[in-house]
Amino acid sequence: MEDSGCEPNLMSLHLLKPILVDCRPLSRTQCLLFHRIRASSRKSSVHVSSWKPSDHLRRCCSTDAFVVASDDKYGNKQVISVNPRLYDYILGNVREPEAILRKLREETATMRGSQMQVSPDQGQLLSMLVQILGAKRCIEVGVYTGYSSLAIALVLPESGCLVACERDEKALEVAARYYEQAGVLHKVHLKCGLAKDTLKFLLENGEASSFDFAFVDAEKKMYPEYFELLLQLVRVGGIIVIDNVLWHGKVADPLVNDAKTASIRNFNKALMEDERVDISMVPIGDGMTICRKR
Ligand SMILES: C[S@@+](CC[C@H](N)C(=O)[O-])C[C@H]1O[C@@H](n2cnc3c(N)ncnc32)[C@H](O)[C@@H]1O
Repeated sequence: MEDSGCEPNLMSLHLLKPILVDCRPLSRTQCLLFHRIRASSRKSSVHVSSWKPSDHLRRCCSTDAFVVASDDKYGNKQVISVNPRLYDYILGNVREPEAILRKLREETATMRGSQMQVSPDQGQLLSMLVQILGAKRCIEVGVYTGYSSLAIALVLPESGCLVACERDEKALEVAARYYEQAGVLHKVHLKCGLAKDTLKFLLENGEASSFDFAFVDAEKKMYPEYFELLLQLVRVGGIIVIDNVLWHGKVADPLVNDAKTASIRNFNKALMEDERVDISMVPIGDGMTICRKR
């Protein structure tokens, strides 16, 4: 068997699969094994583009979907988790219609922090939401090199605008180059600086309730503040999408209590109880919650 960082984890998960599919309570030893596998799989994060399973693994994991729940508690609905092979399939079914998006994704992949950009399936969902809403005025908090903002700008009408908030000047230079190449620079209002200041400025400028759509993908501890400001900026019926709400799965792990995980967990709980919005948490990428202002 080839020595690949991810194989032992997948192999071990495969061994645990019959136990988990049955949804029988795990013994203490099985629980410990499960937590150990999860912890080590976090360390050896699997990058789909570079993931090459050996023939042995192909045979072992020939069932793509890993059923994590199918008992009464879930209405006997079979719920699956995504493994690299299935994710490959999902990506194979993503339309990334504009060659420019792929080009930006590939250039960014060579840069520091490239894991921060949204995945193509997330980009497609954002574009879809903007189109369904018929959005004309959008805000993005956390642009980086511009993948998600480009996906949004490309589907905005010619008269539409996207206020793009980012504090990293160098990353914004890359984004601006791609907006220009894609012919959407005129739609994007670049705001280099702290996002909170930009959002406050928009409110002071009388732009409350004037935006249709917002996407939040920046400093996690600031999520509650971004959300409060955006809720004032977005109109009734408008949408705010929040990224990284599953935080690599850590939010659901009682053994993880670091500050970032705790803040996202608290934010998710607050959203759950927030009657000003309808919500839908979607397990795509690192998890996105779609909020619709009531
Ligand atoms: C996860 S990345 C955004 C990825 C982007 N949505 C994409 O698809 O490529 C987060 C970005 O937020 C920026 N950021 C973090 N805190 C910020 C703040 N307080 N104000 C403005 N930008 C911030 C970081 O510089 C970083 O580029």
